[in-house]
Amino acid sequence: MILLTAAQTRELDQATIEEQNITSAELMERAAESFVQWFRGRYATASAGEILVLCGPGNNGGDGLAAARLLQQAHYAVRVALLPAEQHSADWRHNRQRLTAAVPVTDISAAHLPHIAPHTLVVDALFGTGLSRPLEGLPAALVAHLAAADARVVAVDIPSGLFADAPQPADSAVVRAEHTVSFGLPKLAFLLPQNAKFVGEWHVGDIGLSQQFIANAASPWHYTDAAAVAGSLPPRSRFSHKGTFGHALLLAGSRGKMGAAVLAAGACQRGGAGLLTARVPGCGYDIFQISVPEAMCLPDPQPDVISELPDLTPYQAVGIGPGLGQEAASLAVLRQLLRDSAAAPGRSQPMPLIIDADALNLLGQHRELLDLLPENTVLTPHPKEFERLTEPARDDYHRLELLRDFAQRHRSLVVLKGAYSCLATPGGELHFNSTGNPGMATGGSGDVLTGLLLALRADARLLPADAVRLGVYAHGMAGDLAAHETGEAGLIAGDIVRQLGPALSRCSHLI
Ligand SMILES: NC(=O)C1=CN([C@@H]2O[C@H](COP(=O)(O)OP(=O)(O)OC[C@H]3O[C@@H](n4cnc5c(N)ncnc54)[C@H](O)[C@@H]3O)[C@@H](O)[C@H]2O)[C@@H](O)CC1
Ligand SMILES: Nc1ncnc2c1ncn2[C@@H]1O[C@H](COP(=O)(O)OP(=O)(O)O)[C@@H](O)[C@H]1O
Ligand SMILES: [K+]
Repeated sequence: MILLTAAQTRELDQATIEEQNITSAELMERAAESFVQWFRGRYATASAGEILVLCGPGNNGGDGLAAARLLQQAHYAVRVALLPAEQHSADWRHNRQRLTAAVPVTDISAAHLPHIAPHTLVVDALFGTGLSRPLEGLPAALVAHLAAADARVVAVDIPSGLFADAPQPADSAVVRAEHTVSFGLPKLAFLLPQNAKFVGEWHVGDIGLSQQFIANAASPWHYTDAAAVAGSLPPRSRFSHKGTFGHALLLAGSRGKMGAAVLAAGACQRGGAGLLTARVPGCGYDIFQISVPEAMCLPDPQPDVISELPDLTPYQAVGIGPGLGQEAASLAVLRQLLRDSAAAPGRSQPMPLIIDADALNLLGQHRELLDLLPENTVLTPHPKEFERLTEPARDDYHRLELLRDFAQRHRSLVVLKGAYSCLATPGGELHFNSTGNPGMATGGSGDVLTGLLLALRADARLLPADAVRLGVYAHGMAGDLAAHETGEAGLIAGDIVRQLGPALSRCSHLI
């Protein structure tokens, strides 16, 4: 699924109106119906209390007026408060006229801010994607009044004051919603941590927007949903054998951090690798062999860290980093790996690499190594690791710019991990992941992702970016399946490993 700018969203509305030969008021009615359908599913009339709908002067306010009418018809107690304006949109005026006297309407002024009792349900229909500058004056005072009242806010389309696709000044007035009910497509702003306190939980209703416009729209932003990964894991042929799916090499672990190697190896096996060999420090040999009997093991001559790179000839992909440590000997291994991978003997393509955790930290300390990264190398930093590779970001939008720029400059596939993990491709696309949950914020979850990506990159049937997008999606889905069983607090990384099989199986059945 693609994500659009605010300007493209307006074009999409217009394209829908023309394509379907409907009026803009009819489209607004669909939006209001979709909002009210969600609202009715969430709040029973008996317990909702009197609902206050705050309406601005544009089409977002028009949505609010139409929603107020529909909520009243659905037997909710509703009142409306209008922000004063010199001009109103045509569809606003249309819906103002359709509002019957059964819904009380008041005008808002600085002297008459609406009374809001604590916990009142408030529908925020002040401003939507037409916001052209940060809120100030009366709208900003109203937002502060709303926050002070401790109301439960449901925002229509987007919390008022929040830009859909760009940062705003740090302390500008933005409504803090518990829920945001949007239309057609999610907005980029919903996916960024800095906006979570405004957006709350978000939902997207289908209002029949032009699929043709969406399919042809140009945007660097994508949202990886089930449809985006459908078909990217080909079925196994009846006559396949273990060589068909590639032989992966994992370099992971150090004294005290063998768990990272075990988790990554387990994930690589569950991810479908034909064969897996792990290079672990000498001290990890027994631990590894007992914990992952399916994998082969090449213990390093050093007891505590990995100090020598094995011959890469037998392998189709290499993963390095989980639990590696940052010793000089391991830095030398990383440097050798980058050199050998770029020009692997007898290969037309460079060796597929997955670089994570301490291997990323080593790259951050020795940035000259970034020039050695083979094309389509996968890097999986969390925000702190990414900062070590680049620079501190001013805000989440700036971080996305840095991410996009980094992936393009180094022709790499970079997964910035977290909620809505974002994959940046060498071509400049950003793919936000839809699966996963806060239960995955637990030590070892990232090691599991590395192992899974290693398996998928070793599988020559998958294109590099498709493999990573699928891996990130399936990892999040496995986390969701695990959380279903254990709850979020009780989830541990090994639970994600165990759910990778079911998650991949679901992905391969998607069409
Ligand atoms: N047919 C359509 O176009 C549809 C539009 N929809 C709704 O329409 C919304 C967009 O409507 P509009 O484009 O009218 O825009 P808005 O309703 O977001 O706001 C536009 C109005 O606010 C004023 N304004 C902008 N920034 C301001 C600020 N900082 N301080 C004070 N005033 C400010 C503008 O001058 C204009 O009068 C969407 O978010 C969605 O809720 C939905 O009904 C779906 C269909
Ligand atoms: N709130 C969240 N929602 C979705 N996924 C999350 C969330 N928190 C963490 N994750 C996922 O869990 C993994 C954590 O990786 P990482 O930070 O490297 O942890 P570790 O180093 O402990 O393994 C990432 O894939 C990340 O996307
Ligand atoms: K709004």
